[in-house]
Amino acid sequence: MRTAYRVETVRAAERALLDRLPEGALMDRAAAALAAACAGALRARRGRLAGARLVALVGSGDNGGDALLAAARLARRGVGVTAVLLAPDRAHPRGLAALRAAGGRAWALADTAPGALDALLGRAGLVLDGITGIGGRGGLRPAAAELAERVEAAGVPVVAVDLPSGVDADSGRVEGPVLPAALTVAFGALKPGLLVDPARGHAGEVRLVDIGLGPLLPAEPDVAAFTTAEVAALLPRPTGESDKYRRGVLGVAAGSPRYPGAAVLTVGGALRGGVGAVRYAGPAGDAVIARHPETLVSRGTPAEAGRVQAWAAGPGLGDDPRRERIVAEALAADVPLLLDADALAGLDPARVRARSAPTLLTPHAGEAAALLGTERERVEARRLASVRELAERFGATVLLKGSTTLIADPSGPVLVNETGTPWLATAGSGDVLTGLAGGLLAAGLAPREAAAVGAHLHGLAAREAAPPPSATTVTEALPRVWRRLLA
Ligand SMILES: NC(=O)C1=CN([C@@H]2O[C@H](COP(=O)(O)OP(=O)(O)OC[C@H]3O[C@@H](n4cnc5c(N)ncnc54)[C@H](O)[C@@H]3O)[C@@H](O)[C@H]2O)[C@@H](O)CC1
Ligand SMILES: Nc1ncnc2c1ncn2[C@@H]1O[C@H](COP(=O)(O)OP(=O)(O)O)[C@@H](O)[C@H]1O
Ligand SMILES: [K+]
Repeated sequence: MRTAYRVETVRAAERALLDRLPEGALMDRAAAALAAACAGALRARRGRLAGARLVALVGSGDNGGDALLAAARLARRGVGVTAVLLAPDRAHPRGLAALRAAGGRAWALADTAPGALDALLGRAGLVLDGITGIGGRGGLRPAAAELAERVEAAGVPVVAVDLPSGVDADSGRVEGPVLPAALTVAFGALKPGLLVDPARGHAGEVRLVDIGLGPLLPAEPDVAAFTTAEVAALLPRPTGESDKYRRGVLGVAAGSPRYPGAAVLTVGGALRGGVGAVRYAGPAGDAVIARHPETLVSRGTPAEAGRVQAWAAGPGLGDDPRRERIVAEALAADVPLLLDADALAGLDPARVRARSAPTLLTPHAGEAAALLGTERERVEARRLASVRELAERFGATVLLKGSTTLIADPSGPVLVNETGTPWLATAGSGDVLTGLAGGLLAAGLAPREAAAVGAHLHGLAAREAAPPPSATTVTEALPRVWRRLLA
């Protein structure tokens, strides 16, 4: 598991560690790792360190202290270092002294003419962003925001200290300008904002540095991500005792005369979800059979279909007059249920909470906003809070789709999928995910695992499908992903 912890938790662990270490030792560990990362980036650009130029942006907290101490180490190795101090009287005293002793220069931002700053940035091979870390509050203040904009305009690669300045560590929210990084060197633990958009999109490559915090962090993180090896271990595998019913049968209620393709895509995903069979119930049976002849099709509604181990309902139901009946029957079934797309419209939390078997909801941001009675933009700006709120309100597992896919249960860590790609923003790819995660539910995975494994495989398949992928080629790539993971 990759794990991330909230600021409050990181700070508590840091306090416990600080008590056990000599003064300054923790920051020195952080600065040593940061200097090594910067040295690597500078060498990659110009082959050698001596003569390279680095500009360190230094805020008034310990994030700036890390930047100064790392810059001092680089100055000792022949790098030409200039620190730009946002608040000279509050710059980290030991860091500033170390930089000066190593021959580095320190400029007060307020005393630096814009032209001189631009010239400095124009000569720099790298910028070290130590404006704010986990102590940053709200959007960057005006002087810091203007500095961030100038650095971005100069086009110099940025290494962020702990977090890109301007992002909210706990929520991944971004208000106003941010200094985007090519590399973020995070200390001790990832923070949720490094895994969740929009903040994640500004962090570049994220490198976690061990400063000894691990044993002092609680066992349960706030946000976690399955690795591919963990996903592989969760994949359902048939055994000698298996038959098609024991492997799990998924019922699919999707598609309508207007949207038969949604039925085809959902069944296509389901057939790659590790099930023994897929039962399709609805009006698009002919289209389904034409593409997937192994499907058991019927024209009725869920209550009229045969026995299944799970239902997936919603994609492409459109304005089918039977939509409400289909959703009501799926909700009444005593098996795990995935609801997506048109099955989410007007969904009553009480009906979901009253179910005897688990429920998995898979909204995109627009559907999540409708369920929460808010705007899509608000959901996209606060993904973590939104997915947690939905899970709590519905007493269900919720997978929130989009640039970062998140999975929440009413309690416990939120799972984030790290395999996603914007190439998935293509019509029908959500239908494939519904079938895939539904199939994993029918095969016996708990909703949280079915959702996380489904999203992981879906992202890998999109990366594997010939660019640009379509929902169909994502489906076709899934067996190759399974094969690699089962090997
Ligand atoms: N606490 C520890 O033991 C360790 C902390 N480390 C570093 O310390 C950082 C946290 O340090 P601090 O708690 O001092 O906090 P920060 O340095 O992240 O930020 C606090 C400072 O930034 C200013 N600030 C806050 N919001 C701002 C905004 N929106 N615009 C402009 N300025 C703003 C504040 O006035 C304050 O002086 C971590 O991110 C990490 O880099 C590391 O050295 C590892 C060890
Ligand atoms: N910008 C993006 N980056 C990564 N994945 C995305 C992005 N936009 C959409 N996706 C993914 O694409 C899929 C789209 O699903 P959905 O919105 O239901 O579309 P549709 O209804 O057309 O199938 C989801 O898996 C979602 O997470
Ligand atoms: K920073």
